[in-house]
Formats: sequence, structure tokens, C-alpha cells
Amino acid sequence: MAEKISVLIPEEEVDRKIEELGRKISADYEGKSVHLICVLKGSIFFTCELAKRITVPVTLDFMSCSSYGSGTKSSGVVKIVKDLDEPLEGRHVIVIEDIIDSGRTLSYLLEILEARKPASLALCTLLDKPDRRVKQVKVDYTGFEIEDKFVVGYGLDYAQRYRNLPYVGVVEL
Ligand SMILES: O=P(O)(O)OC[C@H]1O[C@H](OP(=O)(O)OP(=O)(O)O)[C@H](O)[C@@H]1O
Ligand code: HPA
Ligand SMILES: [Mg+2]
Repeated sequence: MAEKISVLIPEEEVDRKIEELGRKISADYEGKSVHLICVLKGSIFFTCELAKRITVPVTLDFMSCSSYGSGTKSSGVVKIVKDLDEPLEGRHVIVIEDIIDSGRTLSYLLEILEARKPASLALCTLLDKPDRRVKQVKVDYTGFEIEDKFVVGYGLDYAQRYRNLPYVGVVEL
């Protein structure tokens, strides 16, 4: 069944914000290299677009975590489905997320990654939904703060659909 999707953040606004984040990160890491961790599947589109806007040397790795299954509520249990290919020791790592909602995924992930002794560890998210936080996480770069609505598009899914929408939309459930 197709849900009704309304536009929350139009494509041009998302593009502009990603450009701005890319400029900020490039300035903050001047003279260094950054190692971007894309948290699959949701952050795939954001990671690709952001990486293109960063002007310092970039390397990429991928990790897959899952807690939402096919619904709109977190199961509360975060699973690592695929781990990173490379060690983090001595690297300037930036974890890239599409959204921080309850904060469970990120707080779990950051603890695991911190133990791998990166030179630095930062967090960049396209969307932040602070009203739903149950685990506090310190976010270094945020695209947009949004209200408590289930969003899709730009990598975000509802039952695995709508990830490819070029804008951020709200599902009318
Ligand atoms: O702050 P939280 O409440 O933990 O929610 C945020 C996480 O949930 C989503 O991933 P999901 O587990 O649905 O996997 P997906 O990226 O493959 O869709 C999203 O991409 C974030 O990683
Ligand atoms: O609002 C959301 N939409 C899609 N996936 C999500 N995972 C956490 N929050 C969301
Ligand atoms: Mg999801």
C-alpha cells in the first residue's frame, strides 16, 4: 500500500545544508584526513553527497546496524549486521548518520568505536529529532532539527521503501 508523503525539507534545502556542512568539516579538519563511517543503510545518500563536498582527503568505511525492523518504532535492541573493514586507531573518524531519534543506535555505536582508539571521533547527522531522545549523544554537526514525526527520503525508510526520495518527507500514517 502506498502512503501519502508530504514534503518536509525540499531537495534544494537539503543540498544547500550538505554543502554548508561540507565546508564546515573541511575547515575544522584543515591539514588532516577524515575517515567517514557510513551507518548503513540510512546514511548512504547523505554520506555520498557530504563526502563530495569535503575538500580534505577522505576515506570511507561502512557499518550496518539495525533496530527499527519494518515499523516506525525502535525495537530497543541494536544489532551490528556488518562491521567495519578497517581499524580506526590513530584516524580522525566522523560517524555519518541520517537521523538521531531515540539515540540508542548512536550511543551503542560510539561506545564500540571509541574503544578502537581513533585519534578523534565526531558525529555528523542530517536530521536530529531531540524530542524522542532516551539516550543522550553529543552531536558535532547537525543538518536540521525536526519535530517528532516519522520521516522518510534521503536514505530514510518506512518498511524499506522511500529511501530514494530526493527530499525529506513525512509519512501520513
Ligand atoms: O536514534 P535511534 O532511535 O536509534 O534511530 C536512528 C537510527 O535508526 C535508523 O536505522 P535503522 O535501524 O532503521 O536501520 P536502516 O538505517 O537500515 O534503516 C536510522 O538510520 C538511524 O541509524
Ligand atoms: O523518523 C524516522 N524515519 C525513518 N527511520 C527512522 N529511524 C529512526 N527514526 C526514523
Ligand atoms: Mg530504518
